[in-house]
Amino acid sequence: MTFRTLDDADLAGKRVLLRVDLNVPVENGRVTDATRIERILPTIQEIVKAGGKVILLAHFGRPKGQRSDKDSLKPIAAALASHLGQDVAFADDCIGSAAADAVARLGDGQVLLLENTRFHAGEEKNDPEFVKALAANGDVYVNDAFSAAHRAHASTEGLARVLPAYAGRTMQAELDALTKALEKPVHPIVAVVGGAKVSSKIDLLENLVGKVDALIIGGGMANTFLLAQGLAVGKSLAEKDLADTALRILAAAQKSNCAIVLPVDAVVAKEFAAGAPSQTYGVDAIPADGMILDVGELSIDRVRAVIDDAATLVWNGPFGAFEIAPFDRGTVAAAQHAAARTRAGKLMSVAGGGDTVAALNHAGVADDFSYVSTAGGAFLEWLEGKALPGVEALRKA
Ligand SMILES: Nc1ncnc2c1ncn2[C@@H]1O[C@H](COP(=O)(O)OP(=O)(O)OP(=O)(O)O)[C@@H](O)[C@H]1O
Ligand SMILES: O=C(O)[C@H](O)COP(=O)(O)O
Repeated sequence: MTFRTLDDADLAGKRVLLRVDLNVPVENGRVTDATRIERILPTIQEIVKAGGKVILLAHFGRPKGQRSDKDSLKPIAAALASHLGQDVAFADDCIGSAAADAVARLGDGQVLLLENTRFHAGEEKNDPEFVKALAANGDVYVNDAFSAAHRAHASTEGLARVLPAYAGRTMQAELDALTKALEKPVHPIVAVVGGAKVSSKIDLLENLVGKVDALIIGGGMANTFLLAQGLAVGKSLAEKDLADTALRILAAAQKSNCAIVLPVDAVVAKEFAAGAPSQTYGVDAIPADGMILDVGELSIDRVRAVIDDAATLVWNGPFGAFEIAPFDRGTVAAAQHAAARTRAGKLMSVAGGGDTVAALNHAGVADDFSYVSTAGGAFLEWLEGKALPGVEALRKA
């Protein structure tokens, strides 16, 4: 590990500014998915046990420097306390006297959550004055928010430049899994890239074809590739104007000896609706009034075979409109196959992305993958080969 971790930190009696990602889904004041909360518990508990004072910094939503009740972290403090089994104090500002007073009241081994860092414009600007104001409440800085590490903000990057800085355990686990998967992978390495649109994942596809042995393209984005190859895709989601981009990616893949796996058959319906009548067609025979909503059985078999040959799998994006049955079949079948290979010790599998994690949960196999990242944008940027500012700031000199 080339990053400073908690193993290198002296925590006893220290005020530890711990950056976490509490940007969790909330409906009617209740947290509906606590995965991100659960992931940060080990780091909090380790600092508590070491006798540090835990001062949590986090953002919530995108309030753009404006204070609002809607984006307050206050309800999250209660949710965190119940998962932690320990009181979590709350201060209604992350800088100034409200924060300083709450920190002064904090005993060793106690936990405090400071209000949304994005209530201050200085957060997203990584303003040195704001960094200084945050740093005033800490002796050391720990970053456990990999999923926010693609942002060069005061609490994700700036603080690491002014305080002794360490990766928390979740950050460490993410870096470890992603390094194994893409930087020092065991070949053959296979990537699955699915989801809605090529336009949101061009950089990702371009980076992957240079690194992986096979790239399986699924979801709506496969349609654009089919279209680029001269096939008709009816009313399917596809980006005509990206045909040249798709062809460029195919050419780059050929040059790098990366096999591109596209669907050979597809499940087609006339409307995007649960239970819509559907039929499977070869990709050279998609009806003009039809919409491709999933991959067909032959394609699923090919995907299984490619996964069988892999030692490493990285996955972002579903194979079809998995939220509506029966168009979840391809995604569920591929996920279950990858999970079974992983359980058998034959595959190292890493998945990430908001919808991807939802799809793996839907398939009932999220716990069977070697690692499931809670990151959306940060996971994609890592796969794109971009340096993440929050991670770079933690590297050992
Ligand atoms: N053939 C298709 N036609 C239309 N939509 C599709 C098709 N295949 C997949 N999708 C949609 O793509 C969406 C997921 O794509 P997205 O690229 O957002 O995935 P992700 O990267 O895992 O998620 P996130 O962007 O939240 O991190 C799903 O809502 C799914 O319904
Ligand atoms: O939810 C996320 O992916 C992270 O918390 C980052 O949030 P952001 O996209 O608003 O920076």
